Amino acid sequence: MAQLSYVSGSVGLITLQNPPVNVLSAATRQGIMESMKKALNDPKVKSVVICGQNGVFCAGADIKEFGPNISGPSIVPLIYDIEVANKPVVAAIEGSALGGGLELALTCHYRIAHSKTRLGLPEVTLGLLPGAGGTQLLPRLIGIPASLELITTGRHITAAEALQLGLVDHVTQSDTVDSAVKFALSVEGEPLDSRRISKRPCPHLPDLDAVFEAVMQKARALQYSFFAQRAVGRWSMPSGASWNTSKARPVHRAAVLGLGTMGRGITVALAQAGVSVVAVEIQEKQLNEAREHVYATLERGAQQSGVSPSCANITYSHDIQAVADVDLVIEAVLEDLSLKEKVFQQLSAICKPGTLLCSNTSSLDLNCLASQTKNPELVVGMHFFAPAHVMKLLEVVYGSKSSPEAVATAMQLGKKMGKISVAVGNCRGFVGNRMLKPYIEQSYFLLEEGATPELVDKALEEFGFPMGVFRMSDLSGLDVGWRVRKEDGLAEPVGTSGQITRLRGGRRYSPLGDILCEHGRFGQKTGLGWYQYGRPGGRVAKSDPWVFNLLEEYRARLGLTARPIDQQEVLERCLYSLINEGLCILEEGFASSPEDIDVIYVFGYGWPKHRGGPMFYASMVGLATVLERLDHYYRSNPDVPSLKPCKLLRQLVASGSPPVHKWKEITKKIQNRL
Ligand SMILES: CCCCCCC/C=C/C(=O)SCCNC(=O)CCNC(=O)[C@H](O)C(C)(C)COP(=O)(O)OP(=O)(O)OC[C@H]1O[C@@H](n2cnc3c(N)ncnc32)[C@H](O)[C@@H]1OP(=O)(O)O
Repeated sequence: MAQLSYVSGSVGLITLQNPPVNVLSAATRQGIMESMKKALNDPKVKSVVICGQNGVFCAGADIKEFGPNISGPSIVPLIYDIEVANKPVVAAIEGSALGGGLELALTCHYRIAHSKTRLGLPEVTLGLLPGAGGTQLLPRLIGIPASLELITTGRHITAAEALQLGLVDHVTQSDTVDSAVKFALSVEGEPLDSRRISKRPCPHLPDLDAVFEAVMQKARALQYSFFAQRAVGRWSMPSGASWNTSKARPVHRAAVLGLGTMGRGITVALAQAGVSVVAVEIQEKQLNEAREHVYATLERGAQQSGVSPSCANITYSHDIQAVADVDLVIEAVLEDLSLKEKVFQQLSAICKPGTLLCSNTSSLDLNCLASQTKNPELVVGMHFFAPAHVMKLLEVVYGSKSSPEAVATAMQLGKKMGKISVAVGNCRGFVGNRMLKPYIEQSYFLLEEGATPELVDKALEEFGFPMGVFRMSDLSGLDVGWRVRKEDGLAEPVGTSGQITRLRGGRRYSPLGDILCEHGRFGQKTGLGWYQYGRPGGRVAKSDPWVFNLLEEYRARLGLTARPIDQQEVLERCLYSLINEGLCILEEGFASSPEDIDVIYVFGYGWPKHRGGPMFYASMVGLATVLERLDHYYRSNPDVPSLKPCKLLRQLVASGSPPVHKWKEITKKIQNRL
């Protein structure tokens, strides 16, 4: 389980041999202990290298051994013996160094890592603490704030980040063991005291309380998020109807209409939930492609979870009449109002009485669709997020005539599909996309004023979003928003006159996104967007000098002078305008609670979970601060209405900024007055 060999004359090489990931089983611990003893007692050995077999250092303690009767040597004295060794011990880390594996590396005097290694202390994800020295050694090596973050999140980090933090001494792209052996030879005979991490003083931080408070805030945000996920199930509508007064109908058979990307994902999610599906697509070619795609996705999913695929539940048809006897239809045709209206007329005529008619629209007015049917009370929105079989969020949208029973049925079906469903009102963009609008708008204004896509994205990614706004737009396709802006009469071609106007209907408007689209830059799908991707469909974003030139020319034409913009301003303008829109939504009653908004943002829009969601974050920052900053930005940008603090924000601040769970009382008062 651990083998000692001799290399380069004086190096004792201890190789952990417990495939596949060299966990520290009793036999492995015994093996390390005996090999260390042998190496330290052998006068020919002047240094030791510890590595793992098959390109993996060590995935930590053997989780299967956890229990009341752990046998074999304890890990703590074992790692102590390594640290006090009087010959340099070098860890040659590749693959993974996790949990006890990283703790083993921390007791070595030097750490050499391959560039592709992942390191971390994931014990928290198993309900444990890094009990083999991690909590003591890591802060002494990389400081308290970074250690707290790694220990409390269990996050795996790359070798590059480990090097930056000082967790490893050197990163190599070549053979790790060779590099470690060479390194060991170079430090033979050198004093080791300074290399023993446990002997170092624990760093003193003047603001230790603030550091711990920040960690506690994260914990509070995660706990809030836990309860918020459950709270959204207790939905209510402005009419007073709610989850506990409305009964869902059973849905045994559902239809999906339109088998593009969304329709396919919804079909997969329904089949996986055990619902029998009629999948309808009028174009024969698209139908065949969809059938293969759905089959492959279900097969892959079944393999991963070790269950049999649910393909037998699905029948395919190119005839809309096939939906005649289903309990519920989810329409997922192109996002075009007149097309969807026609589809709803047809559905209303074809479906058996009582069939629920749902639309997967992300932006169109649900009431317009409902008005095309005989029974508008049976129409609701089921707004899935791509890929629909993966993304957890579902917005269930009620229109002015949707019945509580219809909402209850869609919510229940969402739950059955494993979604976190949130009931929201029918406003433009519903909750999620409506709040995205001012966020994206601000990011464009920041570019006009001197920022770059890189600067804006960096600020947002460091805040915790998996992708900044520009990388996200490139991924989802810039043409989608362009089409909507054209329909709204906002996007006007710049034309040969070169005339650019920044006002539309009295509000500031940035045509930058439209200009990119006019150049055929739709994002990843065309290989060019705010970044360049090498080829259509490419995924790796690289800075594009074309965009920098465009921004410079654009500013020059409009007489705008670029000024330095810092990350704080990016965050305040993008996030506070989004928060303000969320508060407007609450004020207008399109979301019934701040938890609804937070869950939508965490599960549908990549808002970092440890920051709770936009509403929770606002209360953490301080509502008075958010108000003051919005007031400040609105004063200098009076033509940007999304920066004007909404009534609810002012009211909340005037009421002493109560915690999120108390906002409802104030929201209700404002709604009653409206
Ligand atoms: C006895 C007293 C000791 C006290 C020590 C106290 C402090 C230490 C605590 C710990 O170390 S807790 C463990 C911390 N480590 C982890 O949580 C790592 C878990 N593993 C992974 O994240 C991944 O497996 C990996 C290492 C990143 C590799 O991923 P990959 O996708 O390549 O392979 P997998 O399919 O996930 O794993 C292969 C195989 O190995 C089994 N396995 C992985 N890790 C462990 C483990 N720590 N203990 C036991 N078994 C492990 C995994 O189940 C797979 O097995 P099979 O399913 O194929 O049988």
